[in-house]
Amino acid sequence: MILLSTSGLPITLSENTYKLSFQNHLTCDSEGDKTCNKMVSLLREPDSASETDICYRFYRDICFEEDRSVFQAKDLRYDITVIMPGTIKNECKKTSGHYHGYINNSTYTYPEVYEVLEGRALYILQKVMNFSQEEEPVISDLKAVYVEKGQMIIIPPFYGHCSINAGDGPLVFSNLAVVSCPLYYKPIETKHGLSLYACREGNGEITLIPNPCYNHVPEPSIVHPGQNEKLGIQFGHSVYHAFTSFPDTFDYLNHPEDHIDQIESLLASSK
Ligand SMILES: O=P(O)(O)OC[C@H]1O[C@](O)(CO)[C@@H](O)[C@@H]1O
Repeated sequence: MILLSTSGLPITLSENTYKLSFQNHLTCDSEGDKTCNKMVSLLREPDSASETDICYRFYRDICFEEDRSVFQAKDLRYDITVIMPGTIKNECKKTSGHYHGYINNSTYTYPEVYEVLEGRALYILQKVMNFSQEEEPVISDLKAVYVEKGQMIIIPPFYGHCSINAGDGPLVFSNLAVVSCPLYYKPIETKHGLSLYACREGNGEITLIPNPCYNHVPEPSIVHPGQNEKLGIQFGHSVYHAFTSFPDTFDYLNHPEDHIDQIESLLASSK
């Protein structure tokens, strides 16, 4: 058993099954999984997906009973996702990917916080302002963000995103997300995934391959995320505890308008 100490919570990961267990009255409201065959419409080589191989498991609405009212008051939820090690054919296992919908009475869509608890993540982020229209998506920015254990990122408004296991073992990450945020999957399914596929070469290196279903894929910037204490983004500090101790810090998840520059600048540091 591996204790997910980065989370600051009593959660262990089985080294055999990669399932999570919750201790000390920490509760998880629901859990589920997605097998590789359910990913067919999102893969570079769809014919290679198995019905029994799990691609990822998700655990939703994790909290201590005494913290539930804080999450409810802010309409936020803390979830954990475990992406299995390995590839489907040679594509790294990943989540489906989606866009977030518009915030009521706002010209922005919802952001979200991700925190890597174990392993190494690669997040593909593509900015598409016309995601909700049935027309060719126009990608105005493309980022490949490598996030290590203990680090976190904010998905800025308008960025379609998927999470990829870029490490050798399982990838475990948490998200702090707005419960009532609408999710758009269709525009990504129609294009057979986001605009970049992460594939393993024979030497183990990851190569980013453009998805030919998009008309124009901009050159991606390779990004290593930055920190901002005012946004509750401090590497090595648990997001769960940051939120439950200072819930107002994360008000930008429902009202990002005044924080866009700060949010975007966290993803500006390329190497
Ligand atoms: O919804 P997708 O794209 O399959 O991604 C899965 C993960 O994304 C989240 O919805 C967070 O955005 C997690 O709760 C979930 O496990």
